[in-house]
Amino acid sequence: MQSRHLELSQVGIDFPTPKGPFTALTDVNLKIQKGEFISLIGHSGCGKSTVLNIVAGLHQATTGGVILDGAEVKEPGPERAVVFQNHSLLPWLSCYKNVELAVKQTQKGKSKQEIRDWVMHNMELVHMTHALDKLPSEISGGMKQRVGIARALAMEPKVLLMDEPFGALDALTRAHLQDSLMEIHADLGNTVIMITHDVDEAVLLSDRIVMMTNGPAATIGEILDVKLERPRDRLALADNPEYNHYRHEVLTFLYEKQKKVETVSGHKKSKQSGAKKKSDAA
Ligand SMILES: Nc1ncnc2c1ncn2[C@@H]1O[C@H](COP(=O)(O)OP(=O)(O)OP(=O)(O)O)[C@@H](O)[C@H]1O
Repeated sequence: MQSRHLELSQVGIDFPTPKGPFTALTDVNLKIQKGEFISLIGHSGCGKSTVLNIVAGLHQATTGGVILDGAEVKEPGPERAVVFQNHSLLPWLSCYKNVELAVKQTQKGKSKQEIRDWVMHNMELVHMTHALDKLPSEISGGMKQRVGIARALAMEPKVLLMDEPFGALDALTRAHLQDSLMEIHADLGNTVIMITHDVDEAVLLSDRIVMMTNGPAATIGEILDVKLERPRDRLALADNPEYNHYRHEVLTFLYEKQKKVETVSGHKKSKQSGAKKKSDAA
């Protein structure tokens, strides 16, 4: 197994707060191979975004660190593109111009024609060439996410970091985008780290699911290898016992092993998960 592409070693972070330092993460260790698709899952507030932000270079770890292809991550860089839940397109620029700007900023040697071709190629990947001249306000939420993904891909990042990229979308749009993402990942082979609250999404898309313990001082609890063959078809998988086994493993981790613990008046109190179907979302 290659182990030197992306490595998080002993990552921990303390945030300063008025009541003193708050330890959000401790001892997070993870080795990711080139081209792997990793999902991060865990209860709300456990520290998933903090892990992603440390890999993005937006937060500095208090202990340990992140190495990407032999270089320590110290700040944001174009080799680690981030896609957030709510698109962050510039509202005054057309879809085309939003992607073009990222290309111009990150790939300075390209001629005008090369820039145009590259923008078009990435818009084609996400099936958005029909809306090149539209402003973000003129397209749907799913389309905005597609353009956000095109913009991230156009930077040719080594690592694509996605923080609940489909969290704000309806189920059908979400399914379409998951399928697009699987196709793009198969074509390009980028390393992907994606945060999700959706157990089905994690199993469908991932090579490995990294399950985090509850905070404070959250860390990696378990890692599940998802060995389902690719390409994956959501309909065929619905009745696949292996798929349901993986799903069950994640649900067991979240709702049995990591029952949400709340502090009430200073006393820790275990919250029962219940058998609701909504429990499939962490
Ligand atoms: N800048 C900060 N200062 C203080 N505490 C912070 C800061 N950023 C995050 N935290 C705390 O760190 C913990 C982890 O937060 P984080 O946003 O990473 O969780 P998460 O798992 O991504 O949550 P969610 O699933 O709800 O988005 C939380 O308790 C949060 O309140």
